[in-house]
Amino acid sequence: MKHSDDYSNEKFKRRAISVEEAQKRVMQYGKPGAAEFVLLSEAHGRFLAESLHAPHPFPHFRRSGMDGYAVVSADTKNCAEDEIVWLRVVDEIPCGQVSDHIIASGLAARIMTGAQVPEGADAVVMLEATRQREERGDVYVGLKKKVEPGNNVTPVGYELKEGQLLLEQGRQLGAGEISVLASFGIHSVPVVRKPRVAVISTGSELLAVDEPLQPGRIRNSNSFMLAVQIREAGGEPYILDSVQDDVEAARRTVLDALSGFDYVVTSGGVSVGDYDIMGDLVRQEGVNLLFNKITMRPGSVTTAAVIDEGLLFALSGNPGACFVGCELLVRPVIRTMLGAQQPFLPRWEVLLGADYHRVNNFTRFVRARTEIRDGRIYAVPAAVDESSVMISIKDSDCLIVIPPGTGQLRTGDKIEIIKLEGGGS
Ligand SMILES: Nc1nc2c(c(=O)[nH]1)N[C@H]1C(S)=C(S)[C@@H](COP(=O)(O)OP(=O)(O)OC[C@H]3O[C@@H](n4cnc5c(N)ncnc54)[C@H](O)[C@@H]3O)O[C@H]1N2
Ligand code: MOO
Ligand SMILES: [Mg+2]
Repeated sequence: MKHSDDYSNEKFKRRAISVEEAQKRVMQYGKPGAAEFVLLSEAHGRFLAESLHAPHPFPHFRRSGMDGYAVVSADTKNCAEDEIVWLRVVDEIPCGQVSDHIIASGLAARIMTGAQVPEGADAVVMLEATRQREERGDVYVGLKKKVEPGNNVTPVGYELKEGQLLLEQGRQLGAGEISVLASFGIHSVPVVRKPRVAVISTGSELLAVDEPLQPGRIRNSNSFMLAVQIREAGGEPYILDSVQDDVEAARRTVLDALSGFDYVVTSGGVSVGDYDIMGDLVRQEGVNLLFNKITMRPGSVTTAAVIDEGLLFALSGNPGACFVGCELLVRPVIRTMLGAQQPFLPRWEVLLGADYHRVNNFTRFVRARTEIRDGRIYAVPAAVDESSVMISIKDSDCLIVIPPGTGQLRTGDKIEIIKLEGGGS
């Protein structure tokens, strides 16, 4: 095989930019997505497309907080252990029913938790604090303790007044938000359409996951890993067939995908090897290369380009670098398109859980696991975290950010982590 190893050519000369600059460049393409309506039962995890306001107060009636008796609190002002006040019980109010009695002085209504407190009553006394007696067909309730106005009565609008902000645009819908929507009868929910993201692995060595091993070949794990990361970010991943290390075949597949999906994410072939076809592809005519080198490890060769107005993320094939590239670059673009209030993963200041010696001239994102020791959060770096290592990704719930030029770090040193969101156990 003949090589023209001119290391001064474009393939080898790459201008490295910072992670922040790379994020800025790709996020320009995270245009807000269109809205669509989904059923409440399908809304979990989606992002709200518009702010919603309370169509009515909540609760919308005065609600009993106890099983007991609705009373006029003033009637109880002289109550004492040896001074039982007896009130005549005029109604029994189960949940969901409204009494047509007005509770005047001297009267009470038996009432259940969650039922509407009848007019005239301004307090509820719990069942356990009362005694009952019957006299000539009438039922009386006896009270020994003074109650204050409002006791065990939840006022109208206690949780939310009519017109108050329920949920703001860009909010991701979890259990609490879904409960709010249900309570206010919002059964068809305006959410942002999920970005559709094509995932394409490149590499002639790749086997499908159901193929038996062959010498020198490996199964394609990146496509499946990326699909999960994209789904966790809020996107809809589509795993397309892997492509061989053939630049024309890759170009056709990528162009086709760019026309049918919001974003295309590839893995592999971005370094300087003879078969690193994605590196070649983004140097072709008509491609607006956003960057092909970032001052970070892993993933220094992470590349992004715009082709026919479509955004291509060409991530490194090394699983560790592929993972980090997706979290740091693909995720915030997906989240921006979803209108998320915070497109970036949270950064925490924590303590280092073990000595760390590796020094680098690029920012290093070290896979790590958080744990609590004596009430403080530590991040313990993975024992093996080379870019080529796949196995420790599953054991990590954060990335320790080590700025360039940092010397030896010791257990207990203050460090910054990026908290990852997904994960298994
Ligand atoms: N001479 C140099 N060699 C390398 C450099 C360099 O600067 N100069 N950079 C190294 C770094 S850093 C990285 S990271 C890798 C980047 O590699 P590529 O993005 O070109 O990826 P590939 O060559 O296609 O594959 C690398 C590695 O990953 C495995 N792989 C690829 N796809 C998958 C997949 N879908 N699932 C699982 N594993 C996958 C592949 O088999 C290779 O082992 O380059 C270094 N070299
Ligand atoms: O791009 Mo490589 O992952 O820096 O090690
Ligand atoms: Mg390569």
